[in-house]
Amino acid sequence: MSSFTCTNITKRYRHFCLDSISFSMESGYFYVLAGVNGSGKTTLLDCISGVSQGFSGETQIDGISFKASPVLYRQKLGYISEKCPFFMEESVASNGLTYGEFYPDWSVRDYSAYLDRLNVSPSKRIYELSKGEFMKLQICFSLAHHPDFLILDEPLEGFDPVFRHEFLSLLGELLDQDMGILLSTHITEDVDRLADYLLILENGRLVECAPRESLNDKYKEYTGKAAPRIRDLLDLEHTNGTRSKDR
Ligand SMILES: Nc1ncnc2c1ncn2[C@@H]1O[C@H](COP(=O)(O)OP(=O)(O)OP(=O)(O)O)[C@@H](O)[C@H]1O
Repeated sequence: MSSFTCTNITKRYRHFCLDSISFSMESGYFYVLAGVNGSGKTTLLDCISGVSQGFSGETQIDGISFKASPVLYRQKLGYISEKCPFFMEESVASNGLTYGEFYPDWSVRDYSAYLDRLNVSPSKRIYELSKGEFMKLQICFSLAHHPDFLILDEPLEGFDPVFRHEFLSLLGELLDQDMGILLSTHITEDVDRLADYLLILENGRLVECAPRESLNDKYKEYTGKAAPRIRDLLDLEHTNGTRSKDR
């Protein structure tokens, strides 16, 4: 089992502050990060994945700190986002070979198998990929280096409904293999039944971080209704400013 912790992650932009975010995750569980546009999901994921460096606070995986050992830290996680750097003019296959060298557990055989499974052509150049194919390529790349945690920023947007279904069953397999998954999304319906833990960001603050079941109970307490969807929980946070600010 692996564990991830982040403590007091703070990042300031001119008009926005990600405000001292702390939470922890364990491998084998599915964490869903939800929040309205501009609430800070990408900013948070960029910080904890080691893409963004100008932040304060601490992130660790199994005691390995990003700030002290960035290379080791990055080897333990896979990050899937719109911004991940690949050589645009190079093919999917050659990007894998180039970047794979940075990961001791990289397997070219697994990379090929995942590309095949997710139907991504190894010979296409990166700039030739659609948005959905680019996300799929990153999933293949990340899984081929066997991370302990997989972090995905809005992956569902680029996927058609058929692949979304297949993607969610792949996530189920990874959870069974004891990988920890943190996924941000607007398309909450797809992950409603799967989320073990729910994190809700509101204007740069983490207003919820709790097992999904306990939020069900809390929602029932506030509204009298049972079994909310994530969308309902988001609406509840968003419309109930007093309760959020009290935290
Ligand atoms: N490079 C930047 N410079 C200045 N402000 C930024 C920068 N990147 C993000 N922001 C601001 O930080 C805030 C949070 O943005 P972020 O992209 O993290 O939100 P989000 O929850 O991921 O939004 P969305 O759901 O629309 O993708 C926004 O107000 C945005 O304008």
